[in-house]
Amino acid sequence: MPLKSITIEVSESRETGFVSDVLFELGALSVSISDLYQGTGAEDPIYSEQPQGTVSLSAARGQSLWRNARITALFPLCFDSEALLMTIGTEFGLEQTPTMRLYSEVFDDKSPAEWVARVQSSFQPICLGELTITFPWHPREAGVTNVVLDPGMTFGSGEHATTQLCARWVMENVGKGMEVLDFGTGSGVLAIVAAVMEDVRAVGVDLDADAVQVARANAERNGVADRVSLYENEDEPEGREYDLVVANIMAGPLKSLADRLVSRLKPGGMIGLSGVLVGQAEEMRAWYGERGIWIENAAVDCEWVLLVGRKMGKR
Ligand SMILES: C[S@@+](CC[C@H](N)C(=O)[O-])C[C@H]1O[C@@H](n2cnc3c(N)ncnc32)[C@H](O)[C@@H]1O
Repeated sequence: MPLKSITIEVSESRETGFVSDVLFELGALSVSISDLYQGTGAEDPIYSEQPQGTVSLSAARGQSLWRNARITALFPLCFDSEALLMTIGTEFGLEQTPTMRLYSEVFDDKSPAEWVARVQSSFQPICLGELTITFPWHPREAGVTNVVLDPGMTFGSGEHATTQLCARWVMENVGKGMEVLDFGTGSGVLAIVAAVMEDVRAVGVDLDADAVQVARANAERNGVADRVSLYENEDEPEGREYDLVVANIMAGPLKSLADRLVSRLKPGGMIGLSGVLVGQAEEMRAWYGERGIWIENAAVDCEWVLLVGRKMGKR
């Protein structure tokens, strides 16, 4: 089917989820979001979404993780670009949003499969020192451990700053025989990074059933399915304690999940909390402090923080 794309660039994180919802409601076949935060201008898609029934225009406000984003939506060629651009402009009150730029491009004879190939080709291997995250369509990198990920529709391609902060922390702190919990596992990336680095067992948990499926496929793809167990939230085994807990979820869920996460940590065990903005770090430190976690370190990448804490008490 011939397609046309509509691209919107925004520079305020609160806008991206809303823009994506509007595009689906207007009939977009797919929406991909690229993080432009690094200021490179390079096309770095983080994930693609497909329409999933009715979405609320207001529900996604404020939920985006990206600050400077390029959002590209594909529409059938027969859609009127002018009308679409006008509707999008009206939905956003574009006059009051000078941070947003709109343009449209027609892909004659481009099929959805070609679009997928185009998006995939823009993913680059992610080098994290001794470990590289690659994608199934890339050749393996020589001389390093390769984690091969197909993120599908989930978050966790490895491109986001928070994923990289967490992945590096996991790599530096995981040791032989450890047990790791990756809460909010998405593509399974952090659980898999743990399981391939050392002889460890990892558990990944996500509220999204699709993410759990994708993460299982990724664990198999990396030959660690026997050491990585994946569960939806309600199926997570209770009563287990871990040496290392990592949760890259965002501040709101991290607060509401705090008691659960802390209860999963062995005394003396370490927790890595990310998806936290610099401005939210102090509140998070206090929140977890009240629950017996001593925040002893923090790593920052752009506006994102990884807080590293230790559960008080002897091992
Ligand atoms: C930002 S992504 C992180 C994915 C991956 N761990 C990474 O670092 O790239 C957050 C993930 O947490 C999941 N999530 C959000 N809230 C959750 C909750 N309350 N319980 C479990 N998973 C949750 C989402 O479905 C999503 O897959």
